[in-house]
Amino acid sequence: MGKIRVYELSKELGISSKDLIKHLIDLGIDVKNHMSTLENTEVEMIRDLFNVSKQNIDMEEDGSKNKGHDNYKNKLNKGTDMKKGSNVQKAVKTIKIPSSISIKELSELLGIKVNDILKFLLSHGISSNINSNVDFETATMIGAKYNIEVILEEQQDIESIYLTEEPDREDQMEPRPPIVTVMGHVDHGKTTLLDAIRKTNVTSSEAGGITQHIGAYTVELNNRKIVFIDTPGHEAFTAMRARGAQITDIVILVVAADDGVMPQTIEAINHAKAANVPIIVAVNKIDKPNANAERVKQELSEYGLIPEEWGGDTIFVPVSALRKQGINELLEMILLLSDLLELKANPNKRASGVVIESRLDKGMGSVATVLVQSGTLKVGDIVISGTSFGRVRALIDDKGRRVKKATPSIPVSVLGLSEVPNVGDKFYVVPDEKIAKAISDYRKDRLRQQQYNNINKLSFDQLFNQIQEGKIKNFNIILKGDVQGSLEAIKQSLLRLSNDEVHLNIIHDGVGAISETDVMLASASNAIIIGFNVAADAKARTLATKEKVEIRIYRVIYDLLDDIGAAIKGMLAPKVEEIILGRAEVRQVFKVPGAGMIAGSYVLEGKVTRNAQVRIIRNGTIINDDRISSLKRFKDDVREVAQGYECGIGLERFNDIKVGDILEIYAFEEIPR
Ligand SMILES: Nc1nc2c(ncn2[C@@H]2O[C@H](COP(=O)(O)OP(=O)(O)OP(=O)(O)O)[C@@H](O)[C@H]2O)c(=O)[nH]1
Repeated sequence: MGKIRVYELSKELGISSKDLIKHLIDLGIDVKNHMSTLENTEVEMIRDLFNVSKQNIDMEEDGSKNKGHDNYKNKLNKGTDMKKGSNVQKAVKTIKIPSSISIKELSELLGIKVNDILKFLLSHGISSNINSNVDFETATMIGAKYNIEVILEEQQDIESIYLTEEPDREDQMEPRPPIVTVMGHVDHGKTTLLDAIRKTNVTSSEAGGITQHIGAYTVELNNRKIVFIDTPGHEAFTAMRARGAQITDIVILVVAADDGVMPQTIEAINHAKAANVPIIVAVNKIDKPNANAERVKQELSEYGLIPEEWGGDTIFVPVSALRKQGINELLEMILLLSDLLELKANPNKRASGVVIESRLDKGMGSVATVLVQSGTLKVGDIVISGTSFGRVRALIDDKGRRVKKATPSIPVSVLGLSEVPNVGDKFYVVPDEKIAKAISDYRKDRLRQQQYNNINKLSFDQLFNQIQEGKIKNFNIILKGDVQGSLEAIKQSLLRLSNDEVHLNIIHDGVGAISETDVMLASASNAIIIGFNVAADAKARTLATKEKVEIRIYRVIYDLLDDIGAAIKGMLAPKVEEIILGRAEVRQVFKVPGAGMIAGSYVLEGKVTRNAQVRIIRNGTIINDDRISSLKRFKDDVREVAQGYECGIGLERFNDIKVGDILEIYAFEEIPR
């Protein structure tokens, strides 16, 4: 008799291939998928095992004709019925378990010997060992046998248990320094201003300290601290926000008095507004003979930044970064505004905050600059950020000095983490290293899972669905166009599309190609990017894929308005849906001159068609996405190959195909709404 495949045996036993594979792995038999072949001895062993359960159950059920797994299921169901039935004995006790539990733990909770549980399971066709996990349903059945009620404990993951911050009481809150980001058009003097601030306000106690670039620095005025993020521009600001970290309290908008409002000035205003962060305007270069501060005020008022003397509430401070004039006035205004904002935090608890810069240092290992948002970070604390964790070996401040602790808003570099954490990730202090490691493991698993599921951000379709369900009231758009004229026309028409239920917001618009900054802003604001006669540059496209931001390019205004209008009205044009056509397994790889690598494959299910899309899956992970460029049966080109046949598949770009890879063939289909 020839070898038998997993799926064949699973049919014979009446259980799913998946369940059979689980049993086989429990038994220590190495199988990869439902196509794997089994040795005769292995097949006999499994058949035996299932006969045990079959006989047992047949006896109990008076010769019922059901086979293996059905009996198992029936038996399980019978267990439930017994429990629910009227003549059931009252449960002797109740235990709480998680959704999956090891047999060892279950035996302890139930007070039943491990061996008894294993026997019980085996009699139901489940081979297991002391470390195997059983699901909730199975645990309930085991409990039922011993008259013990098993209930599900509240679902709580390790993150929510350890990283949820309890709200602070008002009396625990203390004032904290403001965190400031400087933005503005290129060459308007951001860097010069940051330098001037840094140099003018070094306190005497700090003199002598060598300033270090750690991503942020602290200055003092009237014994009060102000923290500046020292990467100027809105890119860092928005990148941070895209990761869910909003750390900036106040934006300083630098506008050169001799140049006035320029495209990046507007961009910066939009970014700050999208983040709801108040702006102080620093009118720079007032030393220049052609400086015209009034013109700057005039121009900015068109963007809603109206100076106080004109009845508005925006603070304008004239400065010369080059000559270090007006710096103290600017700092005073920052303090004034932060008093109004009542910036506070509780310093007396375990610290949490955000990573603002990170690097790998040859000597020191992972170096991460963090801003403490609440609590106090101390040397010796156990920190977790993303999947990186460790004991804080040292804290270094912006003057290069080792410090013992960092209070709210204060930037410090942290030494001692296992990996380099991501900028924008939150960090938390946890009670001990075991917990940090467990959270890190949990996150690594989740990342792998997410990679596999390829979770999407809001796509146009999802957005549409959510609008329909009434979940979304705001439709955020970033609009880029080739010329100002058409941009204005589109903007006006788009804004007219808003209705009572859905409000359309153009959070940013501008002339020029779609850039990385646009994608970041879109990601941070859950917006969709619309390009009119402009494309996205390569970097922006890569980032958009990574951040799952949708970019839509139009060449005809009507099409653009039609689509958006339809989305808002809830009548979107045909929906494009992905359909899986089939799966093939690569059995052999050969090189064909002129045609590249050809994957000799066996069609496991469905069919393979020429020109279809294909995902290359290796060990359960999608490693690439490509298109079929050639499809052959022996020497002939064919249009499609059906299940059970072998074929040669050539791919358009991917060149690293390996034996054992699974090719998932799919296509897009238009589904009318
Ligand atoms: N006259 C005058 N020149 C200034 C002043 N502030 C900056 N500059 C000059 O303007 C130029 C640009 O200044 P930066 O500080 O590099 O401008 P930036 O906004 O940081 O520019 P990017 O980093 O390129 O975006 C430099 O040549 C500065 O010396 C000022 O107050 N007065």
